[in-house]
Amino acid sequence: MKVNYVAEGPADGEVVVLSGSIGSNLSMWAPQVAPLTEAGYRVVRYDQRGHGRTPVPPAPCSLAELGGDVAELLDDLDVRRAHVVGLSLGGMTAMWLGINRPERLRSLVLCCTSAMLGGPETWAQRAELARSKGMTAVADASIGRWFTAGWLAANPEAAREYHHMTAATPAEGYAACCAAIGGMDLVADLPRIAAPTLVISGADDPATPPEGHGKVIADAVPGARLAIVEQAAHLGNVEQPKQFTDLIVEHLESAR
Ligand SMILES: O=C(O)CC1=CCC(=O)O1
Repeated sequence: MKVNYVAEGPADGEVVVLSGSIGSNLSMWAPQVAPLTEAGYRVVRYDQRGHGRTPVPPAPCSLAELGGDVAELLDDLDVRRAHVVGLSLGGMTAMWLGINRPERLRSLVLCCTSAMLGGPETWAQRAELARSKGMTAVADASIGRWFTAGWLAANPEAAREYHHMTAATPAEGYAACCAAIGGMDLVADLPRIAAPTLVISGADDPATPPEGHGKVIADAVPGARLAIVEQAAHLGNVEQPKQFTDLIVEHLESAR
């Protein structure tokens, strides 16, 4: 599927693809754009299937389809190899690429993500919530996983914007991506990832806590490093933008 994307930064810079979480759109990466483009990278952020301005797929989708969308985007941009930075569902998409399309990668940064998250029943229930109660109900539940209580209290306007981001996501688009997460189990394939890999976890992330998720990935991917960022819940790149961005830039530079 052709995804909606925005490309910024020097046309001759190494390409960094930013792949987002379920219930988000490409604006979730706003804190990273200026630092990455100023560091000389061509930043390509996109909306996952059924999110933002990317069309809603006709049926539940798979991680292979989400990963295939990135490969197709790289083809369309005439980019052979890119750094891929993904958060949550975006990190799962990035791992799929690392396992199945290694020739397209320069490096991986896997933020607040998991190689196996809950299983089919959990995500079928989430899809059912989206369909039966609507996306405002999904946003009401997600916002407390995305950000710590302290950040929400200190940033009420931004909190409303992120709540709106999820509430405005089409229910069928969200449900389609729930199926991709429910059908995912990448654990056994992690040792096949050869790209230089940085894993970043939020110390306060209730959705993908470092212990059962980021650490599992970093332990299994050859040569991977784990960084745990304090005072960050699930959307750690927003809650602790400087720490996340500094870690990302440092990793991209080390992979040059
Ligand atoms: O449950 C959430 O909202 C957190 C999450 C899990 C996968 C993802 O992309 O976001």
